[in-house]
Formats: sequence, C-alpha cells, structure tokens
Amino acid sequence: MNSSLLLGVAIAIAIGCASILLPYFSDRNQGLNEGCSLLPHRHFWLYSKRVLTPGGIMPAAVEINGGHIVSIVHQNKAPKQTKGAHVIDYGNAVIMPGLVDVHVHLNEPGRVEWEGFVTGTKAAAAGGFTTLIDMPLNSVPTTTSKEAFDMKVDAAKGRLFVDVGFWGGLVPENALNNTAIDELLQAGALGLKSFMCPSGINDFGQTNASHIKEALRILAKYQRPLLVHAEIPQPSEDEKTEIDISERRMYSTYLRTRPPSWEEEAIKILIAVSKDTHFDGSKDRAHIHIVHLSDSSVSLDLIKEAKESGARISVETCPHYLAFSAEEISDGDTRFKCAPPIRDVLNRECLWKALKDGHIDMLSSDHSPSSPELKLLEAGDFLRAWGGISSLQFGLPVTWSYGQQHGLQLDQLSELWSQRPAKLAGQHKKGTIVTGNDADIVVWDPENEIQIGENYTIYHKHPITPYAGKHLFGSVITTFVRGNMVYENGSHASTACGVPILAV
Ligand SMILES: NC(=O)N[C@H]1NC(=O)NC1=O
Ligand SMILES: [Zn+2]
Ligand SMILES: [Zn+2]
Repeated sequence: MNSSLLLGVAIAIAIGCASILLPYFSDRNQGLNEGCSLLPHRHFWLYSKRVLTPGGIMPAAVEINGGHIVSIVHQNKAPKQTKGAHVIDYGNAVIMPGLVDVHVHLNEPGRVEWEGFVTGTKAAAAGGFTTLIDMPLNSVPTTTSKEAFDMKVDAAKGRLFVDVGFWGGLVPENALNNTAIDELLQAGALGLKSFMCPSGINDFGQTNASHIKEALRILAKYQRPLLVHAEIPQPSEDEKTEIDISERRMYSTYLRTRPPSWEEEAIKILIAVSKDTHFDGSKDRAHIHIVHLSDSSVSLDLIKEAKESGARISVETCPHYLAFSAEEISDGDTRFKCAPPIRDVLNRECLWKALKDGHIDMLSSDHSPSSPELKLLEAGDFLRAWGGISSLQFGLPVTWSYGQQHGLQLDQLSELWSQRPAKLAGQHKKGTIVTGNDADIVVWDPENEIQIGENYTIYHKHPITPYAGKHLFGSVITTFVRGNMVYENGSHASTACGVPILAV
C-alpha cells in the first residue's frame, strides 16, 4: 500500500470512529461554555419523588436540554441512564423552581466593600436563588440615569453566578423629566424604585406624590412596575429632644421613632395616586408594588381594601419580619436594624396570616448589608447604625422553617418566592417548572437541619447577620441556572455565567 492510500484508510477509520462515538459525547458540553456548569452535559434528566410543578408535587423526571425544560414526565422511577442523556436521581429531595428575589442591594459598582456581584450572586446560588433583581441604590452612582444604568450592566458582566435584572431609580431629579425616564426604561430597567422617606444615601432623594404620579404615567406606557419604599416621616416629640446613647442603644427607642403611622401615611398616598395613571388614554393602569411591608395592622387593611376595589397594587414582606419580633431584640444588637422596623410578636403573627390568606403577594429578602463598621456594633447605637439586614442566602430555610410552624405548604412557599416575583419582574420564562421555561431549578432537602454559620457556610461579603447561629430546616443541594449547575453541596461553578436581564 502506498503512503497516500494508507493515509486515506487512516482518515476513513478516524471518521468511522468519530461517527460511532459522537452520539455518546453529543450531550457533553455542546453549547455550554467551559466552566459555567459543574455538570458537563447540556441534555440531562433530573428525577425525584417530589417535583413541584403547577399541577402539584409529584414524582417526576424533568428533562433539560440547551438550558430549557423540554419535558416533565410524571413517573414513579428515575429514567434509565442512556448514552444520549445523563440522569441525576435526587431521591426524596425537592425539585422546585429556582427562587427569584426582586429586592436585593448588591451595591456594585461603588460600594463593593458592602457587597458585590460575585459575593452576592454566589450567596444567592448557595441559597437556591436563580434570579435577583438589584436595587438602584446603594451603588455609586445610583442607577437613576441611562448612563448610570449602562455602567451597572457593564460592571455586572462576567461577575454573575445567577441571572440579575435591575430596577432603575426614581428620584426628584429625574421624576418630572419624561425623556430621562424613557431613556432609563429603554436602557433595560425592569421598572423603577423610589423612596418616600430619606433613603440613607445622599444621591437618592425621596419623592413626593407629584413625582410618583408623573412617573406612573410613563411606567404605564411600558407596563413596568413602580416599587416604593412606603414610609413617610410623621412629626414626633423625639425630634425636639436630644436622645442620649443609653437610650439610643434601646431597641424600643428605635421602634418608637418609626411607628406604623409612617407606613400608613405613605400607603394612603400611593393608593390615591394609583387611581388615575393611564397613559394617554390607554386602558392599562400603572402597577405600584409596595416593598417590605412591616405593619400588618392599618397599612395592610388599606392595601386589602384598595385591592378589593380594583387598584393595581401588590405587596411584599421579608423573612426578618416573619422570623423575628421586637421583644427578642437585645438592646445594642444593631444587626436587627432595618427600615421599616421589626415590630411586635402580634404584628408578626398577623403578617403570617396575611401571607397565608393571599393578601401579601410575595417574599423578598431586602438584602441590604453594609461594611461591618457602619453597623456600630460596639456602640450598639440603633439611631446611627446602618439600617439594613444581611440575609439573601437564608431566605428559603428561614421562611420554610417558620412557615411550617404557621401551616405554610411547599407550593405556597414556591408561589411566594418564585412564581409571583418572576411575574412582577416581567420574567415569563422563569418562576415555574413548565415545558419551555428556563431550567432555573433548586434541589433541596426540606428536612435537613442546618445551623447558620456553623455547618452552613455564609457566602455574603460579610458574615454579620441576625440569623447567625440559628437552627433551621432546609438545605440546598444543587442550583441550576438555565441548565447550568452553578452550585452543588458547597462548590460553585468556576466561571460566572449568569447574565444581566434587560427589559426589551
Ligand atoms: N438604602 C437601603 O438599602 N435601605 C434599606 N435598608 C433597610 O433596612 N430598609 C431599606 O430600605
Ligand atoms: Zn426600602
Ligand atoms: Zn431595600
């Protein structure tokens, strides 16, 4: 045989071998960026006895291909491993839609010493969150213009372990400038966020009813929501007197300075302005979303009444208002300082009731950490410490553990953490396990006991949190974002392949 014939035969054999072996490797890595996933497959099945679908919890196999859910098969046994499709049998663990947190402060660019895209999204992945929506403050600059928005999106690229969308900021400087608001929304902001009280950040001023009303008309045009920190300071005796440090250390002092009337007043105004917010004769009104409701008394009654009379209003509350009560907060323990404040135990129980009865639409973390020094832990000064609770990673075990004591079912929990928040953020391919959706999934063990910071690593930038040492139920085993296994049992994927989510 001459050498060219030999070469021909060798090539033919090589092609033959490749075509035999190709089906075996065809689900490996194709279309996946190296490092994005701890699992080297693009086509695979997840099986468990407890898969949470819109039809209920059932034994099922979820088929994932190219980042999407391509089929859900109700069956009592795991599918057989084949050459073409890898199978992971999770036994009795729960397979649920990944959680969507519409209220996080990742603080990048500008305040990465408080948190950041890498640390925040790694914590999210470890906590079963597959999508976060970042607040327009406390980054520098605040996200109140198209330029600042573009800077934030640029800063996020290549640094996200889960998908992240962004709210734009509504402040007095842009509220009456329709062009500026249009530009911010066209740049991809999923909606806007505003404060009706001082925000604690100098370049993020508070808005009044006129600012909000004007912005709502533009938001109605885009059909995107306005999220509002609903507290308006009310006159009080405290303003007139100097409060000394021994009193500033008392939690009761802080609670007195921020009574429920602050929430009530803001909510009354929001309900009033929500009435006439159609854009140029269109039939759709603007949507107002009240963030982090704490007061479960008059404020909640106002929201219920407004909803009953057809107002387009939704409301969230946060794990810290459901897990803690004022009675248990020690003087000086500023880890618990947040705004609005954590109120008494009766208030907490009414929040649980409202949540179960469907009057509160969703949960969010309001993860708002700062650098440790700003919490003034040594002085324990409640009036001067940074207000914000660090909690992103713990949302699932906290709300599940306390939720169980209040009769909350798994499907309700998932609606509150995934389905409804995804809808608020306009993410129709996320939040439920249905064919065609993004394969954003958390696999977790609701019965496993954990202790925050002990047998449970905290991935936030700083470990300071009022949950430190808490015994809870529920540990995340695996988190998938668009089919990428981004977290498994204490390990993260090596490359950050989450993407910025922009409104289109
Ligand atoms: N600026 C900021 O993050 N503030 C948040 N912290 C808090 O406790 N409530 C808030 O609105
Ligand atoms: Zn707020
Ligand atoms: Zn917040």
